Amino acid sequence: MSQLKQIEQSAQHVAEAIASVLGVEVTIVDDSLLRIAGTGRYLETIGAQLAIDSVFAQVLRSKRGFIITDPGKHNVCVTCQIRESCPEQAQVCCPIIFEEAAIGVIALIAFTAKQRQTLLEQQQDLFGFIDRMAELLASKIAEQENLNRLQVAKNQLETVLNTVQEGIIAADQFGRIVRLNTAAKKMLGVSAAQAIGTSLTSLLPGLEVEAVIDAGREISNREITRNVNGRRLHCMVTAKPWSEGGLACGIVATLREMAEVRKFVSQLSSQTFHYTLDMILGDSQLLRATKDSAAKAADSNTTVLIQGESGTGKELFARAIHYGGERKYKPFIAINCAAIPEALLESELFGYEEGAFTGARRGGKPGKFELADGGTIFLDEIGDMSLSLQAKLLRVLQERRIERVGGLDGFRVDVRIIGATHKDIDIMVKNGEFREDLYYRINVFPLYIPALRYRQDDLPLLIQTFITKYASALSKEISAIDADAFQTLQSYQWPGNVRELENTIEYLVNIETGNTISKRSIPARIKEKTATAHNKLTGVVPLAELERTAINSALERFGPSAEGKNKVAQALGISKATLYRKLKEYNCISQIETLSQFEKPKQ
Ligand SMILES: Nc1ncnc2c1ncn2[C@@H]1O[C@H](COP(=O)(O)OP(=O)(O)OP(=O)(O)O)[C@@H](O)[C@H]1O
Repeated sequence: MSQLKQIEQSAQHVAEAIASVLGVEVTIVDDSLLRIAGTGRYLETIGAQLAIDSVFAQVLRSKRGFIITDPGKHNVCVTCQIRESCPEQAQVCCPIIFEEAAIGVIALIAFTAKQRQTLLEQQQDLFGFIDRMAELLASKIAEQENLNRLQVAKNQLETVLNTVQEGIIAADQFGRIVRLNTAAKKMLGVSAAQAIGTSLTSLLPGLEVEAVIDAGREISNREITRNVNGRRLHCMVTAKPWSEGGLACGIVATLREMAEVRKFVSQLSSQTFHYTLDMILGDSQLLRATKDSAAKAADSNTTVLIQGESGTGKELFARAIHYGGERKYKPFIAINCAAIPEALLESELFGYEEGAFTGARRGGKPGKFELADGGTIFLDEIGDMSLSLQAKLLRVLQERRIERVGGLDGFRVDVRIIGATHKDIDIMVKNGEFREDLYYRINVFPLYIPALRYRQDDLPLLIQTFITKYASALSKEISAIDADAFQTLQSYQWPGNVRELENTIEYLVNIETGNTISKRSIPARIKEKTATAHNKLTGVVPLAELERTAINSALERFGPSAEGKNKVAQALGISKATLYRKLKEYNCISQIETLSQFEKPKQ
């Protein structure tokens, strides 16, 4: 569409105004020789296409105006096909110039002697007048072009605003809503008609709109919870003042649903801390059996209780179970129940409402259960939880609902629970330190992580991996450990398990000056506590040690199946019941439970 066509109404008004003032006919054509406007006998041919040899084509080409006193005889009429029968008596035409291009022609035409006389008598004045009219049309075009550009920018902006996931609301200096995007309408359950004109605080209660507008204070990441048509909206709001020329004009608030924020955080964390069973190092039969059980736990959606000594990798297993299961794209939230003072643990777990206690944050705070919604909560050191909190946890497990501290209504959460402890929870139950009913609820799928001293076959792989890891981190050329040093590490009991081993290797890589870790670098505390040292000291190997070693190697040899265990008992010449008792006695409970958690023999 030509530029003149876009302002055809204005062009027609201009044509009619000129015609009525001067009493001559007026026509306006665009740069494709289409008649855009016309008066008198031209009225009927608006929209008609003019011949390419017409006078107007010459005006467009030359960008010059003409006055034709004798139509048909003027040299611009030479090429015109109708010059012999031309009904015009005189004509004044002028190009319409926009941004240095001729975009049309405006012409005054006389069809009568009187009109001709008017044109000829006033020709000089008319040229100036018609020129100004052409300028007027050009300025209309400029205005239209600006409007078009603004419209395009507005459409683009609206598309962007309506495409973003965040809700965006703009309010004026009185806090009245003037605009909101699609996401905001959806989150707040309102239409534009319902929202526009109402106060921002009616939709976002508790937001200090005045402080933002009057004091120019910015509010960032404020949590707001409210009911929207029976649904619980929990969102994070950021509000900024909006001013023009230093004057406060209003406020722009952005809203993000907490579920989306969490999803984003969980996606980020799953990229950062994504852990799989394959990443847990170790190939001993005991660890393989543990990984097999963990894989079954990952496939199911049940509550898992992981037991094992400190540093055995309980958290790694918890992560691997989460990321190996159907909740892997949802949050994995870990909390160490022993590391948080009892008074704070409840609000950490279940969150609190605004005003729940002195110092409670505005807008309240979600608890770990809420943050883990849809995913998994890892309750590390669950054995350290107080009895009163155990009762509350039991209720969550039974009802699958949580209640924020100071909150009136509870709400549903869908959270998988994985607990872990290094304590003997059976004994705690017997001693009344851990609720029996909670124990049964938590211990649906028990998983025992064997201590490192019972899976010595894993040592070479662990040691080698840690040497490579720390040599690279510390830019050292160390790639191996000599046989003597390895023997020393192998004889050590590793009470701190893999964590202690990893720390020790890091230390050794740090202090070693050669290319291979040697025995002399090993700390005295380890050298002195090796089993060999103990044996050398006393000259005898304790019976219990011999029994433990015999049972462990038989287990390694015959495997974890029921059949394997029969063979272990047979090979050692003891009954199955004795085998189980000894495993427990020698603190081998972890293996036996891991190996047979689904098929415990009747004793
Ligand atoms: N099998 C393994 N492979 C690789 N690294 C391991 C393994 N087991 C444990 N680790 C490492 O040992 C350290 C302790 O692991 P983790 O925190 O999972 O143990 P934990 O049993 O939960 O300990 P705690 O009872 O003290 O909380 C971590 O640095 C972990 O990476």
